[in-house]
Amino acid sequence: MAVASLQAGRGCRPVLRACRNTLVCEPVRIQRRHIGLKYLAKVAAAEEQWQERAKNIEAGTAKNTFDLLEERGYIHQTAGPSEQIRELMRRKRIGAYVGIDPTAPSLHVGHLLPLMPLFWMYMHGYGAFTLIGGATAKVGDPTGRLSAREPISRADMTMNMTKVHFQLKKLWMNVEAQARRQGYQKEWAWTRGVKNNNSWWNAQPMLEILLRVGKSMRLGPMLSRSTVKQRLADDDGMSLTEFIYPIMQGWDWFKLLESEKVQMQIGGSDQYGNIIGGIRVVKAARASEPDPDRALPAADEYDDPVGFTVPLLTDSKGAKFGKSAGNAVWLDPFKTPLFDQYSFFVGQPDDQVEKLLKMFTFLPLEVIQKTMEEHSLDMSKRVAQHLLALETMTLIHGEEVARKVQDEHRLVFAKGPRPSPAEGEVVPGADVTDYKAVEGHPTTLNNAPRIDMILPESLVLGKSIARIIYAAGLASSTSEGHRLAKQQAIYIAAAAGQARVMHPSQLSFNSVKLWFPQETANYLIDGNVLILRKGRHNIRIIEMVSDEEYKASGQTYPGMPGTGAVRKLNASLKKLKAGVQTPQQLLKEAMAEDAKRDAERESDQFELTFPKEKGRQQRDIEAKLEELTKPKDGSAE
Ligand SMILES: Nc1ncnc2c1ncn2[C@@H]1O[C@H](COP(=O)(O)OP(=O)(O)OP(=O)(O)O)[C@@H](O)[C@H]1O
Ligand SMILES: N[C@@H](Cc1ccc(O)cc1)C(=O)O
Repeated sequence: MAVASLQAGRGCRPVLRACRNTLVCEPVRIQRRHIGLKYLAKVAAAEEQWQERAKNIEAGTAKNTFDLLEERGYIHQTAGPSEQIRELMRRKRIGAYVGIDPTAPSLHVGHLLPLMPLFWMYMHGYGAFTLIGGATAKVGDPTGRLSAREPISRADMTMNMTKVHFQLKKLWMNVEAQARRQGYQKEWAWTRGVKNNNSWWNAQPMLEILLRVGKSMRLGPMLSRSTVKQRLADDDGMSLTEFIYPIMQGWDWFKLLESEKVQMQIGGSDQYGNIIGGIRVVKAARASEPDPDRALPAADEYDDPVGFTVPLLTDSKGAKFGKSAGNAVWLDPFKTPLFDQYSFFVGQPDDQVEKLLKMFTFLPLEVIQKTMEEHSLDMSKRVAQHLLALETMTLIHGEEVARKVQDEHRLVFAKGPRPSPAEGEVVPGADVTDYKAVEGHPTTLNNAPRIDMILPESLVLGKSIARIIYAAGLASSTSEGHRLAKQQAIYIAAAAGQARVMHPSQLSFNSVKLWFPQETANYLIDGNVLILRKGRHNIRIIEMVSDEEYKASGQTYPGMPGTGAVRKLNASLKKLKAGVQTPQQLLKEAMAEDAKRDAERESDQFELTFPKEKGRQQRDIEAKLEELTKPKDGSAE
């Protein structure tokens, strides 16, 4: 067969069908491009390998990934008979997805629960996708809610999406590291991705969905959902948009099935109804494809969409950890300090820790069992909890940060449990949020500087773009900012009206030019958010606040008038003389300040270079201290 001439145009992707063992064109919506023989050979080899694996599972010499997920406690309820899902996972290299609505600026620990089985599936060769619900978040999932969600401004939504996008990227990067650590060899066919449903919803004619799925969606089952019944009984009722939210979620699934063969959806147990509803939507959409070239008929039950829910992670009172309940443990260290995140895991009760080790870590079950044996010898040492905390923090923030927090924790608790701090007391270790790149190491997503910041209106609207670039930490000086702008090496997200798709990978970015200060205002999203980018991942989300608000925040930015080194030095010396701070504290502060400035001097692609010599402020302070502490008679100590 002249496979080399096959084109992967709209509606054709060559795939070896598992059950029939023939090369067929599966309809997908991808760019027209030539498919080389090499690519086809790789597809065929991957499929052959999968079938080999399927045989081994059948013969009992390899493990079915469904069993692994069950053993680790991820399967709460299945949508579809569990035997069918098990068999499907044996036969086909299906794709799976977890969707998260960016209704907050960070993921939280509860989100890790449905993500963990997805990560495991990736490590076993399945397609794994995390979906940011940029469009669905605008409607708001009504599941389990007594009232509609508060609308989110466009600026907040953009910020949330950008932050969640980078958190997911970071998680995926750490999953790769964990897979390597656990001895999994990455293969060509492993597929993963971060998607945003904005990309189809912003271009989706309503009529198409109404015609394709609206007709088959029966009102009876939709009205019988407990959330709907409850809300309809209430005075406020329920809006049409909220009512059709499950259809939106189902349509997402269909889009992912079309493009990525995503046959499985995973969610928390509150998502069961949406997953069941989604199966109906996918089937209806598939059955109503008007273009015969793209039709995806279900050949047998192994082509049907399936799903499962994970148990809910609850607090000691049984409430779901999440945004709405207000008890979330955020993954963003600026919302929940790293120390507190670590403490959250260390604080888990003894009777839960084994279960949590299985669910939140990639440690083999034998290692968990051994740890539990050691733990039971002296529970007060909390061996299992510390392992849980270290492993989870490694997944979230990378090994280096995780070890650093563990050390801080040990240090603080070395003398017994920490007493509750008095009001205003600064507790060592409790503010371990400001993790930065370490000397000699490149900056990665795990230690990249904080991406969101505030800057005052007088700067954003009144000063040159070069100064804004410097203030945002994307250049080491205004003149470097000027040079970068001249070279068009800095990008700015397009503002309302210009950007149709608000998604980090699809935000419409223009290169910054040396424009007049008043032109910057054209790029403000919702009148107060500016997004700048240098290189591919080095992003700053800048919220413009009034000058008063900025002053009240106590923050400063590079290049801020009146924050020069001499002024700071004098202020420090004043504190020293007044006995408010010790020389050691001042020196530590100065070193931190220098390190911070160094970390801001990033090059294009997360490549930071660290000067070996001491920073200017540190040198100045040291010189002054030496002068002040020098014995007056000149004798040596
Ligand atoms: N505590 C939790 N335990 C298990 N899964 C969770 C938990 N919190 C969220 N999830 C799951 O994560 C996915 C995304 O959840 P979502 O974005 O709705 O977060 P949320 O914090 O539950 O939001 P909200 O409280 O506003 O409903 C869903 O599948 C949801 O069920
Ligand atoms: N409805 C889900 C999020 C989600 C959004 C879109 C999807 O396609 C899937 C899931 C929740 O609120 O938790």
